[in-house]
Amino acid sequence: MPDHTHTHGHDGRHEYDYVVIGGGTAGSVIASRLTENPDVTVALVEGGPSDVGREDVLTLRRWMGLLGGELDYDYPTTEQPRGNSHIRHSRARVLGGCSSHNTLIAFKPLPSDFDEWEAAGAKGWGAVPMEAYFARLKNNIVPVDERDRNAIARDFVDAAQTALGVPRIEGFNRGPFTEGAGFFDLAYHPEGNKRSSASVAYLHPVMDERANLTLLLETWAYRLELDGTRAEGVHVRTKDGEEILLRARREVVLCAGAVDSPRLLLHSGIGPGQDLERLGIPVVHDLPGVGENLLDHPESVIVWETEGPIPENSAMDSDAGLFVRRDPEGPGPDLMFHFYQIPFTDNPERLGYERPPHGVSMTPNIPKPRSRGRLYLTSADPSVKPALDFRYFTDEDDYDARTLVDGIRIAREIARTEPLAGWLKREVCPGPDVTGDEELSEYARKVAHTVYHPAGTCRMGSADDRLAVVDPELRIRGLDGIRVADASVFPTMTAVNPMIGVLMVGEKAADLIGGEA
Ligand SMILES: Cc1cc2nc3c(=O)[nH]c(=O)nc-3n(C[C@H](O)[C@H](O)[C@H](O)COP(=O)(O)OP(=O)(O)OC[C@H]3O[C@@H](n4cnc5c(N)ncnc54)[C@H](O)[C@@H]3O)c2cc1C
Repeated sequence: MPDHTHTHGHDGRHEYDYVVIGGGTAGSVIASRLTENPDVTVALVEGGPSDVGREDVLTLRRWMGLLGGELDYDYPTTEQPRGNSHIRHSRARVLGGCSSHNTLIAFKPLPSDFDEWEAAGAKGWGAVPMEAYFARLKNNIVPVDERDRNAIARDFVDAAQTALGVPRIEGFNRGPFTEGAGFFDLAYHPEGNKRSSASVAYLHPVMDERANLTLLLETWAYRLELDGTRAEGVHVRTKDGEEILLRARREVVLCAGAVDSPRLLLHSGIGPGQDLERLGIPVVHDLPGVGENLLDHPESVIVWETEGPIPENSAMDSDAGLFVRRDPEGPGPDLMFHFYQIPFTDNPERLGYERPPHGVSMTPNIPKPRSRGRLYLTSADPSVKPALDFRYFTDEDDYDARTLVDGIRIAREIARTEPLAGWLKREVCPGPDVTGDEELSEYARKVAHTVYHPAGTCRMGSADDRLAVVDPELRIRGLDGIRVADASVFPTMTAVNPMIGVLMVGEKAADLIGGEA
């Protein structure tokens, strides 16, 4: 691979047309698309190393081995009085970002998700215009391959269908759905179980060839450079500790994800003025919404011991799932389950439960959670991790907690139904004696985990929305020459897993930027 890391402008300055901060899920798409035009130069700043040749990253089924390791920023949450304070938010530090260590479950957001964005002020982001961006995606999105379909996961799908009367879905992206059970679509190459991440699909084919694309790996962006209201570039620290200013002739595109995009803005003096002043950070632009609207998909877990070991084959150990619509008037599903072919007891163990030698789990989650959290700084030192207060289970009507209680009850119905029932020896946690609403809620919240979907912290919205951070063209309100494009711009949470939505944000951002240029 040629060394891309020391390309300077012809006058010796580090100057490019575009500086993209974060070579993750959205950033990979944008850098790749912008450099299709050979006259455009792009610097892509990525905090982590390349994923090229790294089997630990590129092999999908090894995803769990990456959690908490050297490629994980591993963000803690603040104390969660109503939930689980021990959750660690994994965020990838490697080219491709979270698409290089996630499970690559691939759902086009539902029409109701995009229409909700449009209604929330994201003009032009409705389901109909967004369709074109799904069609453009370069990732290999395919249903879980036959060889990876584990017998117990097949039986889960059958049992869910029988117990609940929901349809079986073969190809969740073929059309909109409100309920159904089936194997997921994944962004992977079944042959060899290889990822089709944002970096594999968008950067690997071009990164050695495009002279106009400069990759700065293991390079950390710590402060934006502004001249008045115009973003001029970004200050970065390279792997060797060198501090340089990368200048953007046209635009800075911030793609550091739902945690690190607001974090960088706050450290650059862009955010709620009073908070910044309190920390001694000079306020450059008072923008109260930065870090607000922290969204996630919380989930709980119910675990069974199986009669014996289950077959080995799988794409990534959570290949099938279920969507339920409890509210028949609702626009889409309001309860989702992943089915794990492993006993996922990490959180229950803290309450004294034991991990069975072999088992399975169902993880009910809340597609449209109502609790809203907040990300904020606790120090002016850019190396201190920001505080993530998800305020899990704090919504007024207790909708979020009730959803998980419903989830546990529905999971038990499925477990009682053949052909799944015959596999299961006993319910390990919460255990068959835990049946009342209060007890179930307490259990569900204390073992709650995250589906790892933080979003919304630089939300897109209309001009009269005080807490909107970017406009529908993704430009930071009140500034020039800078956009945000990643999961942080989601106005609301998608009912489905968000990665494809993030890739589509990347495609649309490239379109908006290219169109303007
Ligand atoms: C374990 C796990 C499993 C998941 N499973 C799924 C799934 O199956 N399906 C699904 O739809 N979604 C899944 N998700 C969520 C999905 O992966 C994310 O929502 C999505 O990838 C986020 O994309 P992004 O572009 O916003 O951020 P990221 O992909 O996180 O990209 C941000 C990039 O910016 C870099 N960066 C950050 N700050 C700086 C800085 N200051 N300087 C330089 N570089 C910086 C990071 O290194 C990273 O590469 C999962 C997430 C995790 C963590």
